[in-house]
Amino acid sequence: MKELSCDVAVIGAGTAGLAASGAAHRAGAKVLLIESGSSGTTCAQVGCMPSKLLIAAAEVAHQAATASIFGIETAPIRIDGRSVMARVQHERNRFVRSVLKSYEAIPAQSRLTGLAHFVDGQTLEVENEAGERSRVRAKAIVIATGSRASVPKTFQSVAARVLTNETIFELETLPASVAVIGAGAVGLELGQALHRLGVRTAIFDRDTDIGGLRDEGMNRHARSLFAEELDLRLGVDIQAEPAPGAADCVRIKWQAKSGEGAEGTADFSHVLVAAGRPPNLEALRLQRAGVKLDEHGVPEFDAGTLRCGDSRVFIAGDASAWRPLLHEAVDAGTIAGHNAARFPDVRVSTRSAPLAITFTDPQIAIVGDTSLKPRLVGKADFSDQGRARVMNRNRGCVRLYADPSTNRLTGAEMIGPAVEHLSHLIAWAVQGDAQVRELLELPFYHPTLEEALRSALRDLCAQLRLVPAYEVGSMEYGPAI
Ligand SMILES: Cc1cc2nc3c(=O)[nH]c(=O)nc-3n(C[C@H](O)[C@H](O)[C@H](O)COP(=O)(O)OP(=O)(O)OC[C@H]3O[C@@H](n4cnc5c(N)ncnc54)[C@H](O)[C@@H]3O)c2cc1C
Ligand SMILES: NC(=O)c1ccc[n+]([C@@H]2O[C@H](COP(=O)([O-])OP(=O)(O)OC[C@H]3O[C@@H](n4cnc5c(N)ncnc54)[C@H](O)[C@@H]3O)[C@@H](O)[C@H]2O)c1
Repeated sequence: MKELSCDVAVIGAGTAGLAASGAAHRAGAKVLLIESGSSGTTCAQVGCMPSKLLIAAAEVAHQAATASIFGIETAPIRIDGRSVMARVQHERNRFVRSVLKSYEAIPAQSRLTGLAHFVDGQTLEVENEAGERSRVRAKAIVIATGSRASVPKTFQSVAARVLTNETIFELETLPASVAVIGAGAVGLELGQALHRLGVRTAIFDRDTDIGGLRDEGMNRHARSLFAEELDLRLGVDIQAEPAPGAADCVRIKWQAKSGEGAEGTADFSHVLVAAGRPPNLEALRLQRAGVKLDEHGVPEFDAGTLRCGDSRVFIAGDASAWRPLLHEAVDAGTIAGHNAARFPDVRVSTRSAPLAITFTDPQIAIVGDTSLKPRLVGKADFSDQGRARVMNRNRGCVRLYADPSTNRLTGAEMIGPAVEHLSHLIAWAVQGDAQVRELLELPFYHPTLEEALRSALRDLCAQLRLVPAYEVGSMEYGPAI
């Protein structure tokens, strides 16, 4: 067995691992980055980028299909599934190549290929595909092993027809029909994109909340908006079996969990499982790492330092199951790598305001800590919002949350056109501890979607008696805002 030593060993060369390794290196540490697979990162290869590429194609198809609203007639739309997938893969491969380039720029002696597990809190064993083993002794270790799609046992009997985010983007053409399991971010984004690309699609979820929304009113609103377009089967128990007499089909049976109402059966060529992404921790043999595990087997850690208890182990990215998003993986990796390099001089970093966006149409965005109570809710609606109507995208609403004792903005939940942009403004305001009155005084251009934010701020300020109540239909700011 090869014996290696370093200051910081990083397990996983995904987004968090690359950030950790870079930060540790910049802090002067001798780093060893351990990767079991090809790297290329979940984001570039099977996550953010290919999903947004598929969504981009679906947006074009949708615009063409709805162009007649603007008096523009298009020839019947023909979607060429092979060309759609070819572009997704071509552009995705460019992103992957750029990631691999930065990975390969790391000196060879600072990289190790193989699957790592703990021997003790400072020692790892790494085995490559050829069965060669290395033992790595490190002053500190960063776990950055990411997450993977979980496929419930229900789908074992139809495994050959099951797709996940790891396989769907490899298809040569669009599937004929898809049962999407899960109405979280992955299921809603891909389910709507497939639907708009002409794939018969139904989206199933055992729960009735969708897209990560927490507020029941917002969930109701989102359900009714998406149900106008998509076949949504929420709050159901699902069974899957091979369709009788059709080897290449899956039969999905569903029944409302409440026992009342909807039940049904339908056949699909594929099942896309988007039922959550647990962290990749099993292979690590964490019981030897000297870290305390929570009830899900995830190491307990401090979000400001990324350190696991009082150990020499740090954790970052999806592996920690905390805010499993790209920008958080970068931040967490950077903090973990820096602290691992400085160990035991570990510093606390302030984490950014929570921000999550689901790239559906309308988009869903969640900002800040939406669980804080008591709170005031400032409301605005897109149905009669000027710019949204101009674009025929006047669906959805804004809910801004403020702390009535400080008059500060604490968060927001939104569903609406391009709320990816509004949500950034709100996240920056929440992180900057902004007062709602100050925000109302900032410039708002007309006609823009941002005017919906002003309406919600105005509503909050009126409730706080900082401005007079806003009269619906008033022309104070111009038409339809
Ligand atoms: C379909 C989809 C769409 C998404 N869209 C978005 C989006 O639009 N915006 C957004 O912010 N987030 C999005 N995400 C989430 C985002 O992709 C992840 O949060 C992010 O990629 C996680 O990065 P990571 O470094 O933690 O994990 P990864 O990039 O998965 O890296 C983990 C690495 O660890 C390696 N590894 C695992 N175990 C071991 C071991 N024992 N030994 C050695 N190596 C190991 C793996 O091979 C892998 O390379 C999406 C996710 C999916 C699935
Ligand atoms: N735009 C983005 O930023 C984006 C896009 C995709 C993914 N992501 C990240 O990836 C993470 C994982 O996404 P996800 O959508 O896979 O997970 P999720 O946890 O967000 O949603 C999974 C859904 O599946 C349902 N579910 C679980 N088991 C089920 C079963 N047996 N039958 C029916 N329904 C079941 C759950 O009720 C839940 O609604 C997200 O939390 C997010 O952080 C982000």
